[in-house]
Amino acid sequence: MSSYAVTGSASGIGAAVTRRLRAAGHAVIEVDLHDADILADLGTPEGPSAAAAEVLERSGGVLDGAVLAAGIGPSPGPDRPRKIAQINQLGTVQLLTALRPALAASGDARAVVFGSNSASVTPGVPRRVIRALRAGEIDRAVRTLRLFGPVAPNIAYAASKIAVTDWARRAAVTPAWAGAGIRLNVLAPGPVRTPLLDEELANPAAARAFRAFPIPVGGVGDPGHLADWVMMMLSPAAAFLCGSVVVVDGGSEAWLRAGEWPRPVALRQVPRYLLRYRAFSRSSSTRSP
Ligand SMILES: NC(=O)c1ccc[n+]([C@@H]2O[C@H](COP(=O)([O-])OP(=O)(O)OC[C@H]3O[C@@H](n4cnc5c(N)ncnc54)[C@H](O)[C@@H]3O)[C@@H](O)[C@H]2O)c1
Repeated sequence: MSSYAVTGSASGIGAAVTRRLRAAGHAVIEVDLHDADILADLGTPEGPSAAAAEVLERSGGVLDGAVLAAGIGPSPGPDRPRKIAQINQLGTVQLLTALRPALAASGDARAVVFGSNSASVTPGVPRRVIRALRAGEIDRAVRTLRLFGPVAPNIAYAASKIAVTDWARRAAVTPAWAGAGIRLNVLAPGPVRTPLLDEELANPAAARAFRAFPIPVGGVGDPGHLADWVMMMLSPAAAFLCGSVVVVDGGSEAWLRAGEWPRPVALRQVPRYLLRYRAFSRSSSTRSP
């Protein structure tokens, strides 16, 4: 029996993951605003550290995995961009960082952070917002987001997912994570039928935009589909998965972004790339593993 912490366990994908883990005989410590072992608001400055302290106590300081599924969507609402950034990015990073020693204590642990395909398919997310979020300067990010008027929550949502994905990829490859036997990866769902999506589509403008959104497989996902991928990312099969973004979205991202990955270069740019490659090879040969 292994021991896991799951945030956002009361609903949608987090609830489906919790059910899968319990059915497989594992111990799960649930963290959510409601209906959970640990009640915590991960969108407040003190919420993540208080929740982490309780998880550490209940787990005895050793965790085999953590699934960070708590999040809110881009629905309209007062101060929504700030809440989106606080919960989806800052709260997630703070909680997972505080749980790192318990994951390291297991010696072979997994962490799954929830991104979104919104991070790669939303046009017009300003670099200035991402930089501010990365630096933890929410006020600065929110000031810029105000320029976007009614779509500010959408831009904030994409920005929060870009920032949390960026953090996870950078952290995943460091000695503190990869070197401590923790495989940290990002799951990036497309539209999945959960209360988060229902709330978003209750907004007529969002529902209109959604009707034009391509989902090549023909419909939205089910929380169980995503839970299956989380189970894979928690399994021994993920021993060689590190800092990856696993996009599970029915083909939307491929439809919108095909041809952009890997980014091809024009022939005249090759000399510049050779120079960079040589510099990279030199620096990697002096870098410790
Ligand atoms: N459903 C989708 O279409 C979709 C698409 C892409 C990414 N995602 C991401 O998947 C994850 C799971 O979303 P879901 O669709 O299952 O949503 P959901 O609304 O069904 O579940 C989210 C859970 O997070 C909890 N939560 C929200 N704010 C919290 C807070 N401040 N503190 C603690 N818990 C809080 C909620 O109470 C809820 O139980 C989220 O990170 C979401 O951004 C969802």
